Amino acid sequence: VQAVGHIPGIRCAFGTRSSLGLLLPTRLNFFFTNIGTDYEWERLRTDGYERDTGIISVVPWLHGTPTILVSSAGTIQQILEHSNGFDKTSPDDSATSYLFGRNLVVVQKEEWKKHRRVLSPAFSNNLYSMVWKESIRTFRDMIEAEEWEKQENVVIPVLNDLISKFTLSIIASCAFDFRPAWSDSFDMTADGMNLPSCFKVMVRDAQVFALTPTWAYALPFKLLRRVDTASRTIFSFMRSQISLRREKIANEDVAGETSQGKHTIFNNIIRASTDSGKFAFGEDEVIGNTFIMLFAGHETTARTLTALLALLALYPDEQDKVCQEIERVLPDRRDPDFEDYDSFTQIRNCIQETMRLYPPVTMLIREAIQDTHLDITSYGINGKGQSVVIKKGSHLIGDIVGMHYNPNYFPEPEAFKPSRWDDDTINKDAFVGFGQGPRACIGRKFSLAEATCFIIMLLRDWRVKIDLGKDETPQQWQRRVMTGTMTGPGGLGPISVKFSKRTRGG
Ligand code: HEM
Repeated sequence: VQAVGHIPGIRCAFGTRSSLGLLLPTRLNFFFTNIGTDYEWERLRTDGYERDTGIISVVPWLHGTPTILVSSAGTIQQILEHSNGFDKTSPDDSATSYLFGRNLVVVQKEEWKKHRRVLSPAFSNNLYSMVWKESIRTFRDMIEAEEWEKQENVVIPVLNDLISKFTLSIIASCAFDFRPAWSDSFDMTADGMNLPSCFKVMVRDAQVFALTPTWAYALPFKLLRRVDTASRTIFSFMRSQISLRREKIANEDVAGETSQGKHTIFNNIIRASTDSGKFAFGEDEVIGNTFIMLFAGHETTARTLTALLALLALYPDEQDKVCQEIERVLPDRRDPDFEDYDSFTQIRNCIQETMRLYPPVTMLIREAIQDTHLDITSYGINGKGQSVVIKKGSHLIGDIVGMHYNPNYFPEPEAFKPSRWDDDTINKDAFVGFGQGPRACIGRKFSLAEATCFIIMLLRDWRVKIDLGKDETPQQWQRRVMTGTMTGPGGLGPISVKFSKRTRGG
């Protein structure tokens, strides 16, 4: 309790990231074992949030690390900006670095600077323009392969799968120059599982994947075996792509061609492995970063697009506004250019509002790397601002769900209201869907360009609808199908939709 500055909160047997605790049910009779992976959502749906303080502690008495959960904008900002006091938790405890290798998302301090320096030159307007073009090309390929043009109505039984395949294609082509035809379905992978289904396992069990420490993979649990098999298949796919790219770069160099100057994500990763000096990547880092770009670069965008289409189907007035914007910016119904991106403010508001309601990443996890003062000013314990000392080694979790549903920041937090983002008085810092501070998302613009372009291409020609259950209201459907929690298929769906061909103004 002292380690978390005596901040009041929950006392249970296991800590928030204790895998022993997560393997047990959250409650055994009246015995509170651990808070569980869906704590934020459950709390929100049952008691409402701890809005008076915006901060609580979770202190385990049997196993785990004392942790504080923060859902106050001012306090989260301090944690995310204060890189001398708080950093990511040790990469040695991370399943991504155990299964695949050290990568930009998990590394700390100087090591992080090296990874960021290698990768960030690739995130430029050249890349976003390529994302835009590839989104149009892949969309057309999809329409043709799925034979949508011949139909007036298209039923998609599991929208989540269609969108994940789309976003995986985009990251594969834009980051890795790997362009399978839509009809190929990435079937070329080993071990009887194709790439999208392996990623599906990793996504469905993302919380396990993120929270399980390395040693636990030796335990005889089916769930961990499944994650292990999926990760091995992805691993062999990446290995083959890496050796192909190495050959290509070597041949281009021999032929005196110019890929050296070409900052693409994959080129930068591979080139760092042939460099010497302090910015060189080891093999472990090549694999780790290849994986994290494939994984973080597609699933988060897929979740956002899936939720957005479901919300636009549930709120037809909002869908109308998006269609009107598309007609206004593209009166001749031409394909959009990347230069048009800034004109689609309605679509961007819709994306932001979707990410507020269904944030693909729900926790921003940090560790106190030394005893550090934390000012709890925004609400303050007992209504007063106050400073507490967080002891070295304690964990801090920026609780994105708690922030995004806090009515002090977002009035009527459960409502889908894209227009709130036009209001200049809103506290925009309370939106942390892409993180904040030096470790904020490097792929933000990548995913916004991709999602915007996909929505324009789709809603220019199609209207999206969902089938409600018998006597079900749209809000009841939303609560039933879009729980947001990590259990089930990632808290969204499976979502079944119907696309109907649009006439102009329809
Ligand atoms: C809607 C889509 C996306 C969401 C919601 C999202 C969310 C986030 C969040 C919340 C963080 C900060 C994590 C933290 O502070 O602990 C982050 C970091 C990161 N994201 Fe994204 N992301 C998205 C798309 C992408 C894409 C498309 C890529 C790559 C192409 C990507 C790559 C990364 C990387 C590498 C980091 C670590 C950055 C660093 O630590 O320097 N993300 N993302």
